[in-house]
Amino acid sequence: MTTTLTLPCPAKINLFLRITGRRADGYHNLQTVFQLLDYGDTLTLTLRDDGDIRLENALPGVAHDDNLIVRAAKMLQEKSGSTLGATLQLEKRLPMGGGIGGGSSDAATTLLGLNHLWQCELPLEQLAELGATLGADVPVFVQGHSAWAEGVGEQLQAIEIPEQYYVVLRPPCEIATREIFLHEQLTRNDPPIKIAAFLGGHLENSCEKLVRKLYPEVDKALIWLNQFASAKLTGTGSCIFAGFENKRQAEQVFAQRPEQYSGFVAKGVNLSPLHRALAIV
Ligand SMILES: C[C@@](CO)(OP(=O)(O)O)[C@H](O)COP(=O)(O)OP(=O)(O)OC[C@H]1O[C@@H](n2ccc(N)nc2=O)[C@H](O)[C@@H]1O
Ligand SMILES: Nc1ncnc2c1ncn2[C@@H]1O[C@H](COP(=O)(O)OP(=O)(O)O)[C@@H](O)[C@H]1O
Repeated sequence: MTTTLTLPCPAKINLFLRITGRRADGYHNLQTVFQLLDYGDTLTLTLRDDGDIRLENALPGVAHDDNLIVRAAKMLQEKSGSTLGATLQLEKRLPMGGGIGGGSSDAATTLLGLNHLWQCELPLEQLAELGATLGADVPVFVQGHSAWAEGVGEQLQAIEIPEQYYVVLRPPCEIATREIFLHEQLTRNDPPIKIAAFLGGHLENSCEKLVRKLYPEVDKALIWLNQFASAKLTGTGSCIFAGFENKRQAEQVFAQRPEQYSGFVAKGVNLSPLHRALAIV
């Protein structure tokens, strides 16, 4: 019986983001394409038979019980009725509040990893539904495929995207998703498009104009990266990205970045590294 698993928690970028309306509960309807990346956090999950859920490394500013990893584990325990517990160790690489889905991906890896360790055998669809209550980005990480998404991001259609290398830069600021969605100047009436428009053309992120205005650091970083390739904001920011045909080109651009930008180079992948590791295809 497996008692320990070490699994990836990949990042995502939004290749574009349109906001097509606002629901009665205040959430926004979106159209986006989630591109999964081969770079992210790493989570080690070890079985405990005393039922405790213990995350060993705290994240700055996040209380133990508020961490999405702990919340996901407790939720699965409750839904599955399992009496088992887990010790969790997180190696955090993804910047927080960057629009690259780190917290959501950590939660998805927790759900899939514990589903396996505890032998709950819940199907991916049910784990995605559970995950959606933790964060709008959790379902795509549970389903494990780059996808066209609608609704609040839970209506997913797996798609194949030509694999490119991305430079992802993190300007020196953190942006709360909530702040952008609550802002009165956010564009909320993008006409809905069909998937063919994405496959055939160049689409924008509807949060970008507002984020550039509110966060001049993001504006500056976009101007810098745009010298090399078309650069965009991911999610509600603060990270930005640009795609390149090969790894060498991406690494050359990344190496020239001004020192105030952290970030990474990653390959866009259609199948999640998590699903590859668990051999769920
Ligand atoms: C818009 C995206 C695109 O990937 O942005 P990023 O967070 O990745 O930047 C995500 O769907 C975000 O997902 P996530 O970060 O999990 O958001 P949540 O925690 O569910 O929501 C945070 C807050 O943002 C607002 N919110 C979020 C998603 C949405 N479709 N409409 C909203 O209005 C709500 O006010 C909510 O309270
Ligand atoms: N495991 C986790 N990793 C990152 N953030 C977490 C985690 N658990 C809770 N959070 C909270 O969720 C917020 C959003 O985190 P994150 O997913 O990194 O950003 P984004 O939604 O912009 O991609 C963080 O600022 C933090 O307060």
